[in-house]
Amino acid sequence: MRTISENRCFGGTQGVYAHDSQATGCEMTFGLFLPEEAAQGPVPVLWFLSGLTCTHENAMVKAGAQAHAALHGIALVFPDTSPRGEGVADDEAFDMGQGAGFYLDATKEPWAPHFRMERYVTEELPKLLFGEVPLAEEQQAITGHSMGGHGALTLAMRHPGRFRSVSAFAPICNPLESDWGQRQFEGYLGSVEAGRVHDATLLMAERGLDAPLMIDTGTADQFGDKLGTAAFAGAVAERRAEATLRLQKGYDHSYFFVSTFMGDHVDFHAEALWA
Ligand SMILES: N[C@@H](CCC(=O)N[C@@H](CS)C(=O)NCC(=O)O)C(=O)O
Repeated sequence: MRTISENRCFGGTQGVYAHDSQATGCEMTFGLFLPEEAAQGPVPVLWFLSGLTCTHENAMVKAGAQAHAALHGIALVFPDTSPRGEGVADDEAFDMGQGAGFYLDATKEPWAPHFRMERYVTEELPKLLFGEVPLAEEQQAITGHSMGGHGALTLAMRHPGRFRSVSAFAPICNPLESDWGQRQFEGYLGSVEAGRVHDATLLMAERGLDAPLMIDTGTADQFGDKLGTAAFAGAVAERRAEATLRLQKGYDHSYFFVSTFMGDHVDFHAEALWA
């Protein structure tokens, strides 16, 4: 793990680090905020998965999460959204290829050699961090924005018992029925059908989620027709699952929306992480 930068931030440290990843076969960069309590021993951790076009940096500098995490003594991890580099496959569209890993392990060429973001986020990066950084493995929570909200919801349901709480900002909830999903499942996995096991609405209907859940989506979200919010809400209601689903009047898809409700989300996770 190589240090790219470290800045003092709300009494703790906001770092950026890089490492060689076996999962993705390239160098990966991530952001890590450690609150000052980490100097005394392991602290709980909230994973933040970002959306289309993002690197590790967007949420780190625009979501305003550090102030809230510092108040609760919680660490934040900001992984990148895909493998990157000259030797890594890409697509001209912003919603496919680099910057658009969709938190799954691709099985089809040309994506399969590098696009293994589920393995990276759920196996390799946790192993690295829990081995080298004072983070409490038993106190993990996950959140994310848009494609990262899809990641938070699906990874939590695909890895039951790992996260004590789950939240999302404007998540892609039903990619099987969306432009943000169909083309990607076809490309990365070979068919839209193969994406069934990565669709939050279907996972909620078939498996459910074993943790408290909170979702915020804006009523003025410019990508609202791609998110599948209603389908997911239906699956939650059908299952009678524990969830807080909020539609925030007038908010769009941007980080102005994310940062507005970040405090609520970190408070929500802190309650579960410190229970
Ligand atoms: N570039 C795309 C939009 C992509 C987009 O809105 N990405 C969101 C996540 S889905 C984001 O977080 N963008 C980076 C940022 O706002 O910093 C477009 O113009 O249609």
